[in-house]
Amino acid sequence: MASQQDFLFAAEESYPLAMDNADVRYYPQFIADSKAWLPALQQQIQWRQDSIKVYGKQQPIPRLNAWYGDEGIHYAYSGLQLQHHNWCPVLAELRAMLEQKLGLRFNSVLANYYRNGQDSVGWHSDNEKELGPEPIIASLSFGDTRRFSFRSNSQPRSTSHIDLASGSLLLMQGGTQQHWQHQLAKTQQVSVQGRINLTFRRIVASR
Ligand SMILES: O=C(O)CCC(=O)C(=O)O
Ligand SMILES: [Fe+2]
Repeated sequence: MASQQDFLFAAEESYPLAMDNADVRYYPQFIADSKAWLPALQQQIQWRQDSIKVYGKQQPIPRLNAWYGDEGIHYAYSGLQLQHHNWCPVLAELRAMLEQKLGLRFNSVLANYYRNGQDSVGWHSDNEKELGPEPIIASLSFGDTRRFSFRSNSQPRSTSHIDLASGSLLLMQGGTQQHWQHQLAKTQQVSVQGRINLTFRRIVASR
């Protein structure tokens, strides 16, 4: 497993995305040898395919996911009451490294597994009230590069795109969730090993 030195973090190795009323920063090479983490992420995370009700009908969501959080933390996502798991070693290790490098605290993570180009996540904001008024979301990517898009709430034609590479960190904070939505669209590109994304979050209010 990777050690602390595997993090290549340095402030100058990141750059901000130019988006009004948002604070989005991209670190292309946050984790060295990132693909070496894939087997542990695939095996230790308790992946499942959830279903959500769309027009009164249960539909499987087009990706696998799993939610991990500290004791006593509750979280609902898109009306889905997520099943809670205790931290597995690989997620605990990545959280500790992130916290140390960023000087921030996270008490939960939503893990997403995009098995191929047909797996996706539609337009949404991570603006659940449990995350507070200005959520801080640290999003780590492993495996296939996939395109992540933003669109402005006030000007939906104002969009911003970024290809999230393996080993990258996308840090979203400030007004990002309040003023913008994001998605990961389907793609025709051939998937090599799938993509695992971890969105570390801080839940400030527990119901
Ligand atoms: O896969 C990604 O990069 C984003 C996932 C996402 O938006 C979420 O979990 O809320
Ligand atoms: Fe999201």
